[in-house]
Amino acid sequence: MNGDQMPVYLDNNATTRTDPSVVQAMLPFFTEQFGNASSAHAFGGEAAAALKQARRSVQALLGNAYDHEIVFTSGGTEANNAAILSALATQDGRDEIVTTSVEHSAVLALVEQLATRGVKTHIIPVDAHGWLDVEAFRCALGPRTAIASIMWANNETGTIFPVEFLAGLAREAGALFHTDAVQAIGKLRVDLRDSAIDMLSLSAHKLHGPKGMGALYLRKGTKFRPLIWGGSQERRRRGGTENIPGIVGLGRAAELAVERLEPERVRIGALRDRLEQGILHNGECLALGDVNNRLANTANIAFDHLEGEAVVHHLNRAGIAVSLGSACSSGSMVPSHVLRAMQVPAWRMRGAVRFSLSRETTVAEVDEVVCALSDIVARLRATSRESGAPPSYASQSRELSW
Ligand SMILES: Cc1ncc(COP(=O)(O)O)c(C=O)c1O
Ligand code: FES
Repeated sequence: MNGDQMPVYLDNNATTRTDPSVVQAMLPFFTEQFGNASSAHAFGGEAAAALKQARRSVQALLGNAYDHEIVFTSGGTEANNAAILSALATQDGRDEIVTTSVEHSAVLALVEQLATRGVKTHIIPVDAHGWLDVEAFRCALGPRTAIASIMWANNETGTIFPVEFLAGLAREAGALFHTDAVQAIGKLRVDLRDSAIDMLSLSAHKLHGPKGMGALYLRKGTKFRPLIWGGSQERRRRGGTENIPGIVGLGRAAELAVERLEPERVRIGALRDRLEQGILHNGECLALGDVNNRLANTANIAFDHLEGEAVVHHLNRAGIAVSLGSACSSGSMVPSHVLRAMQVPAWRMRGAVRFSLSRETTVAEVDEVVCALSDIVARLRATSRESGAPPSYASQSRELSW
């Protein structure tokens, strides 16, 4: 990091900073109010009351769902697993899954695993903008479909899928509809009251809440088979003593999201556009995904002839945190399955970097990133040209002379 400069965090699709007021709300539940919500004494009563309050806050975030429609989980991954496995176990005579090629690994890895056990899976492709092939989705639905699981917004490109419409198609086919809304919740207004969505996954750490905490929305009347068997917590839908501090943290994060979503969406969108235009202004780069239909906080930019890894590395040295494609696959050097599904050519994919903003991002930070990046990109390009060698991470990650 440069001297006394404050770090800039633009990797909010990987995780967000826990809001200080969320931390404050959680703290007493580690100390004085440490009770088990199932206990009959006063300590238990306090925990049970906090649990109820947090559930109400999550309901409000989903457009006033009913309280028994929310099942607290250990995060988005567990909620996705619970939804899909439950549908396969409860939908009599239906044993097929429909999903997309750009889901998070929290869906795709499970679906791949199920495929090895003989479950028929239909993986719907996307086009070059990341837009779903709706006709292929419609055709894949049939009398054997147990569940369609389609993400609301993509973590790498921010592309938004028309889940309400797709849920309607699934319902017509008699299948359950689940959406991984981990990236959408807190960024898009969601109202499930008149929707055909049967199940929805959310994760607290993507909306300034704690990690290891999430929820599954389960429409009233939807048959459910638990993933985690144990005690009678969560109306017997998720065994195990409730993580009261985490649940309280999610509840507070949900309240903040409801308050701040609308004004922040506009402000963040303007900042993202300022960032993107500032970067694109230097030329030889391209914004990936459907730029007219994406989350307001996300920009995925491919730098021609550069290694994304090198750009991320040099930005990190300048105190700026961004990521290469998805945080899940960065480090593994495996090309992003999302960009591959969008048929982004391999040479372009190598230069892709994801910038994701949050309500904490400021104009000064965005301007600092644009400035640092134009320097880094110019120097990396000059180095590549001098060496005449094809770009590689090894050559581009060396010290740049400043
Ligand atoms: C779209 C999407 N789904 C699921 C997850 C997993 O959520 P969690 O980290 O809470 O398990 C993530 C985050 O990594 C995500 O971006
Ligand atoms: S964006 Fe999730 S850990 Fe990957």
